[in-house]
Amino acid sequence: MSGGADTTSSVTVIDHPLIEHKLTLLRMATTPTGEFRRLTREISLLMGYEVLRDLPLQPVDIQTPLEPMTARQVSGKKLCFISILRAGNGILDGMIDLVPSARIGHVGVYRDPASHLPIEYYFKVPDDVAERLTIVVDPMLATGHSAVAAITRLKRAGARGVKYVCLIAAPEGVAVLREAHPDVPIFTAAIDRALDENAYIRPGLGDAGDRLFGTK
Ligand SMILES: O=P(O)(O)OC[C@H]1O[C@H](OP(=O)(O)OP(=O)(O)O)[C@H](O)[C@@H]1O
Ligand SMILES: O=c1cc[nH]c(=O)[nH]1
Ligand SMILES: [Mg+2]
Repeated sequence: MSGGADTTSSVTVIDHPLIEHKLTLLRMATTPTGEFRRLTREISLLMGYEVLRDLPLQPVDIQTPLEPMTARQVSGKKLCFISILRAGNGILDGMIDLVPSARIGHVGVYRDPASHLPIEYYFKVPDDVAERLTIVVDPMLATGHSAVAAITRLKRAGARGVKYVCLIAAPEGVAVLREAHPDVPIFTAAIDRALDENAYIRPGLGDAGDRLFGTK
């Protein structure tokens, strides 16, 4: 893929050299928790720049030191970030750095270790989610079932303009998400080789939640 973003389908691999460099550090087994969190936030910020490229602007009358003008600014009221807990919170931090006034929602989903199927345990999103551009964030798209379940639930709550952002995707997860929600563009920093027998992404980075929060 050449520089910038390849948008030939609804899957965009954001392949900027800084993102790839930081992702390499993130993948390393020796990267400690604090550094892992910091890198996740930095990568998210860089990815957000591309993901939010078509964010609507609204006019605002301002005064420069020399004269009045009508400039344009982002309205945080039009945007909603949804974190798929827990690991999504690592990406959320970077996105909030970019748009501090955005509204935030949380969908709690974890993978059952045996079946790998998603179990929902929490759901709280802005009442007016239907009127917002909704950016769903989660570092890992493995089987794709967590993302599909979260987005299905969001649509049931009214969400319409949904985008999905992850750091690493498995080809299997991309296929499952595209099949279930063809209207949802996927943004990722990398598409890895495949899933292993435990439905972990290979080569991947391990368990994103455990590495972000130091729980193992
Ligand atoms: O595509 P899938 O096969 O559904 O797997 C991806 C999910 O697995 C991880 O969450 P996990 O279940 O480990 O929960 P956690 O964030 O609380 O650690 C990850 O953050 C995704 O939500
Ligand atoms: O590789 C994987 C797959 C699911 N969840 C993770 O955190 N990592
Ligand atoms: Mg986990």
